[in-house]
Amino acid sequence: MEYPGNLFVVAAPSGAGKSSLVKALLELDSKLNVSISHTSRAPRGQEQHGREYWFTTVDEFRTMAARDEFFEWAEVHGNLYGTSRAAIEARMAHGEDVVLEIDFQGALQIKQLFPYAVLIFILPPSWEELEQRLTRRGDTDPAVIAQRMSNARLEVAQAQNFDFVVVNAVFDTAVFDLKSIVHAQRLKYAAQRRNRSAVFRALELP
Ligand SMILES: Nc1nc2c(ncn2[C@@H]2O[C@H](COP(=O)(O)OP(=O)(O)O)[C@@H](O)[C@H]2O)c(=O)[nH]1
Ligand SMILES: Nc1ncnc2c1ncn2[C@@H]1O[C@H](COP(=O)(O)OP(=O)(O)O)[C@@H](O)[C@H]1O
Repeated sequence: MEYPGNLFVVAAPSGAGKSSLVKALLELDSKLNVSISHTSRAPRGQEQHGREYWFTTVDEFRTMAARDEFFEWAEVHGNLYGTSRAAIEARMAHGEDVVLEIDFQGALQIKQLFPYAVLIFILPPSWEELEQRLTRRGDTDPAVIAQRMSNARLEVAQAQNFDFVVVNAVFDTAVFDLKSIVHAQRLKYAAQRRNRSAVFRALELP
């Protein structure tokens, strides 16, 4: 499948800083749109239906999956998560740039469907720092942290299947790295289409 516009997929082990980085990237780049996923997990804290996620029951999720309403879906940490066609298809058809913040299983499914998608994997600077970030964020139940740390080892092994790896040590440096990848991809896309005005738009030149 091919649409005009760029598709970026960001994955990371839980606690590496993916949500914070994507949020910062979106604030810097008004041309990027983030996809809102569906999930069967319960809302946490201040989360709102339609803002962080579309919250569904397991049955609703499975019905959508059976109707082929997802581009990809996966089970992560015991819950179901998916990118619905409705969430991104219209935007992609209009040539907008879309970011998916999903797990590695979903990222690999997206690469199969859209080979031009740019897959970015966020790494924490160390295992110790990952554990500290998970603890600081308030996932205080040691069993939950232990489960996420053991999943993290499996997830990090998938980094080799991604196009880029960004290490989130100093936050602003990692945001800059992400911004550079987005910028470079826009230039590459414009150059491939031999479209001078698209190159200028990507460079933000008059
Ligand atoms: N495959 C897939 N994974 C998703 C989707 N949405 C979120 N995820 C992933 O599900 C995992 C759990 O997300 P979440 O419940 O928000 O917990 P957090 O990672 O601790 O913030 C993360 O790895 C997300 O990237 C989706 O639509 N598809
Ligand atoms: N570069 C960084 N240095 C220190 N703390 C960070 C950094 N990036 C993110 N954090 C913190 O780590 C925690 C996990 O970040 P979050 O964005 O929720 O991760 P994820 O979405 O990958 O699960 C949050 O408390 C966040 O403020």
